[in-house]
Amino acid sequence: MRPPDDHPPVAAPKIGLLLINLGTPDRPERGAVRVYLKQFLSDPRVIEIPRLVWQPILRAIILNSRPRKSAHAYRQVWTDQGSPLAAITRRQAEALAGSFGEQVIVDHAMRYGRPAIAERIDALREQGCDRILLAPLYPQYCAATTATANDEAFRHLAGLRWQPAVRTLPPYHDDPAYIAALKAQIEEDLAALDFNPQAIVASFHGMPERTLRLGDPYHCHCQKTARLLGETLGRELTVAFQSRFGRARWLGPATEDVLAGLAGKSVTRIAIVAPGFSADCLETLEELAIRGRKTFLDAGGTHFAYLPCLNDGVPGIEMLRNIVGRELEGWLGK
Ligand SMILES: C=CC1=C(C)c2cc3[nH]c(cc4nc(cc5[nH]c(cc1n2)c(C)c5CCC(=O)O)C(CCC(=O)O)=C4C)c(C)c3C=C
Ligand SMILES: [Fe+2]
Ligand SMILES: [Fe+2]
Repeated sequence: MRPPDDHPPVAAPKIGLLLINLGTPDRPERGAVRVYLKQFLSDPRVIEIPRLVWQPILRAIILNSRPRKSAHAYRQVWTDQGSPLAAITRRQAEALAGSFGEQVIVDHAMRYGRPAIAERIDALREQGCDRILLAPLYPQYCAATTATANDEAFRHLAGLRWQPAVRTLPPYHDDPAYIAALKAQIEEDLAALDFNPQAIVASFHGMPERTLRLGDPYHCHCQKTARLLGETLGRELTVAFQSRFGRARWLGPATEDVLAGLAGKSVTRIAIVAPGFSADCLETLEELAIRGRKTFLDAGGTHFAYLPCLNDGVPGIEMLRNIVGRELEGWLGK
């Protein structure tokens, strides 16, 4: 039977790969940072305080003071291509394009700000993707990052008549390909230094400590990454947690305390890495590379090196090809 003449066109089926990262303001200005922070800090996966209690605090206090301070920090790391996180995530998607043949369309989205997850899912659907792999680029699972990215995608899918089949990229904190990529990148960066660090600090984004007791595996994932990375590098890493927010107790030790403490113990030459961030961003370039350096040198350190994230470097892109390729198995060639 012939389809009716007004039947919508049916595109050849494709597979979508959607890289997802956290998101970043459009501009390093107070207004744009306020819009971004309002969306980010209104997410109940990020701030686990009852809405009725949190929203007045957010609107009356946080959004009146933090955007100015954060905009100043963003200005120090902003590039010609925009926010480092946005530029690097875009380049990661560009580097992966074509890696899995013509059948796979690679795109990227941000959980907060732009490009929005819903918009990019629609764009993939319009290009004929009836299968989509959602790939939140967080090696260590955390409800505040991995789960909320997937939630946002599923919320949008809930409104679609014709949903694509969907897979989500599992955490890869202990994946041999990830550990090997970190090792390759770190060894290359260490070899380029003009000093020999006595200690390597592995700094992960912090989380409220209660999330560990509530069953979030994030802390254990970070510890396992650091252990495996230390084993493969042949030297123990000093684990620390950065970016504390608010008054609650956070996972420790805090990176700034570790940096000052090492200098106080006559460790004068250090390197610091941030294995939990798949792309350099405000938290690595400003908090670690600028403020962390100052903390360490002010406390008596003499040599400090911030080693960049995997970003769109060869080891990082090879690793993404590897782990994404594995998740696409059974879909490719269909
Ligand atoms: C309670 C607040 C926050 C939690 C929980 C949190 C978890 C968390 N965040 C990342 C990764 C990133 N966070 C970034 C920025 C950022 N994070 C918070 C707060 C929490 N994060 C704020 C308020 C900000 C904005 C900047 C500021 O005002 O300080 C970024 C960088 C974004 C950028 O634009 O460059 C990343 C990346 C992880 C991995 C995580 C939990 C594991
Ligand atoms: Fe954060
Ligand atoms: Fe743990």
